Amino acid sequence: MTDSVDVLITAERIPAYAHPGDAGADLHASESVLLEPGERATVGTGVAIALPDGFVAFVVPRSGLAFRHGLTIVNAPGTVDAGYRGEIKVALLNTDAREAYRVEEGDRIAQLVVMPVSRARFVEVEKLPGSLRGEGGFGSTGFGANHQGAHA
Ligand SMILES: O=c1ccn([C@H]2C[C@H](O)[C@@H](COP(=O)(O)OP(=O)(O)OP(=O)(O)O)O2)c(=O)[nH]1
Ligand SMILES: [Mg+2]
Repeated sequence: MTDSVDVLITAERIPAYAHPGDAGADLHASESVLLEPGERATVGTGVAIALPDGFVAFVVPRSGLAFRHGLTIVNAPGTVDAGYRGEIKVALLNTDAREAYRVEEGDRIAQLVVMPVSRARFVEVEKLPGSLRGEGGFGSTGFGANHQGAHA
């Protein structure tokens, strides 16, 4: 790892990176919750942080829980603002149509990715500068192996 940033924290369990080089530090559930098929619940982590100005933390799903159990985060990526001092919570959603999923206290339910972030100065203009993409979006380049756009 090249860079690190100090993040002040109060926590029942301090989030930890599983390996050197990992982008996400795992967040643990501070409570047990049963999620029925299709149900969502906001789950506590017992973690509160003070990010330095110019940083953001994203609460993102763990892929193992997603692949194996269909467990995701409704608002992924959840945005933790630098000024937020409350408990970080995870809005879990059980997307599985048949199986309930039980979160036990202490389980690693999500991961926290800390990143530098720019604040935009929104500069209002009459007309935006042109670009190759222009207004094309929402599948404008097609979905097959070949590029189907106007600039192919
Ligand atoms: O997954 C999340 C997302 C957000 N938050 C906390 C930190 C964040 O700083 C605050 C507000 O989040 P956001 O701005 O996404 O929600 P909002 O609906 O816009 O609320 P607000 O009006 O308080 O900004 O809630 C979490 O604990 N977990
Ligand atoms: Mg907000």
